[in-house]
Amino acid sequence: MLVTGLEILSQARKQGYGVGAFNTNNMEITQAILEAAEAKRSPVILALSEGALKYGGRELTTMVREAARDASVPVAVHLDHGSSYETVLRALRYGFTSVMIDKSGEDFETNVRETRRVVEAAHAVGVSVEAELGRLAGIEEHVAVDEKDALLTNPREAQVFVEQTGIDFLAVAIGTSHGPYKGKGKPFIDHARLVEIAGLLGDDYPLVLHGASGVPQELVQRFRAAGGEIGDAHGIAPEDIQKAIAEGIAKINTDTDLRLAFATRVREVLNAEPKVFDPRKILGPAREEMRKVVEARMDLFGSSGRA
Ligand SMILES: O=C(CO)COP(=O)(O)O
Ligand SMILES: O=C[C@H](O)COP(=O)(O)O
Ligand SMILES: [Zn+2]
Ligand SMILES: [Zn+2]
Repeated sequence: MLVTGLEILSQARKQGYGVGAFNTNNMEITQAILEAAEAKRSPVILALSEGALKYGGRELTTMVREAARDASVPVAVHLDHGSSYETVLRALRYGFTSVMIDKSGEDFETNVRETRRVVEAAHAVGVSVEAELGRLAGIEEHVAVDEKDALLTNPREAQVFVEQTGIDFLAVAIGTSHGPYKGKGKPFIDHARLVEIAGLLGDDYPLVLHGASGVPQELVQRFRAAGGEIGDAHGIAPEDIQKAIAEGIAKINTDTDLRLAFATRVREVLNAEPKVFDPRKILGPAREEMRKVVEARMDLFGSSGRA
């Protein structure tokens, strides 16, 4: 069933578990996510970036929304990193139930002003809003304190930002970053900062963690073994994810892990079966591989069995 982002996340925050927001770009990814959610009886968020809207167009958004509506578990259809008011309006017209406006690259006042405008439009039609404060930069342990302060979310600013904009959930920068390279070795996650932000915003306020993929080493190795090229890839440790959930994170964004599972399995199938050219025999196994990744994430986040 199609629900708002806030319906899913306020319950998650209150009950102390996390819900995955998984990026989708096509039918197989969408099915992998929803099949996992049904199998695990978990609420889930289907995230579409501007890149996804450009790639898949109206056909993609229609398919995703219909699939979400037909699901037997709560599903929100969410705009990921919307960069403008215009994109948000497009998402509202497409029937999204949650939107993100990301003006974190602008100065604080501009971020507040632009985010506020989106909140007015989205709330008028009952759609939840996420915005971001701080820079999503991979942080290593040895980075100096003032350098960290310049990049990561300032707790006091976070409080003012939420009050002035009226957003429903806030994406925080605490050391994670997008993609498969999240800092050498173990990425530094600023748990103390997260605790402070959550303390100021209150026990019920849902926070969002971007760049949260685990980048499973087993998949990285299989990708390489199948001829893929990837550097020193690292993700966020499962312990850090669970700790962050206990500290106030309710929405956990994952894209890289799905891309890695997809590309690995496609490579393996094509390598093992040079005679195959039926798209279903190539993409079907990739869908299975992604489903397993999503199911493992749902268990890790504690959302399994909550729907
Ligand atoms: O934050 C994300 C999407 O908004 C995805 O993060 P990953 O690159 O870690 O999967
Ligand atoms: O945060 C970014 C997501 O991984 C989506 O990436 P994309 O903009 O390439 O679709
Ligand atoms: Zn390494
Ligand atoms: Zn993101």
